[in-house]
Amino acid sequence: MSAPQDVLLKLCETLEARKGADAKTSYVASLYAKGVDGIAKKIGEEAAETIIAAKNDDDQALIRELADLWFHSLVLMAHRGLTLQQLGEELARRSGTSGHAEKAARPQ
Ligand SMILES: N=c1c2ncn([C@@H]3O[C@H](COP(=O)(O)OP(=O)(O)OP(=O)(O)O)[C@@H](O)[C@H]3O)c2ncn1[C@@H]1O[C@H](COP(=O)(O)O)[C@@H](O)[C@H]1O
Repeated sequence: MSAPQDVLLKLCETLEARKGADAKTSYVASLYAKGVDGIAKKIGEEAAETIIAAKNDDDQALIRELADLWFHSLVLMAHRGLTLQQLGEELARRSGTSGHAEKAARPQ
């Protein structure tokens, strides 16, 4: 079984590679073709499905919905030219600070 970070890195490589793919054969390419609005709509749907799953006891169902949510979020990042490196840097910047202090330091 691959380490989670390796799975994420490989998926991000695949998402980059799909930028020139045919929307008829690639789900990711079909999302890119829908643009930010279409991808964001899927993220909204997956977020709602995650909330519903969180209120039930089926852990595997919750994992599946979270995976859908993370996947579509990574598609949005790739579409906008953002990288896992940038996401990691933002989370690392917050590491070790209290969540309340992090919120207070955010640009308004
Ligand atoms: N990880 C995923 C992944 N997770 C979820 N999905 C798709 O996300 C969709 C989830 O949407 P829903 O649950 O709403 O299901 P749906 O009703 O079928 O979706 P819609 O038709 O309404 O969009 C499904 O179509 C899933 O197949 C994914 N599609 C692709 N990947 C990865 O992306 C790679 C590239 O995919 P292609 O671009 O299709 O080659 C794949 O090899 C995988 O590694």
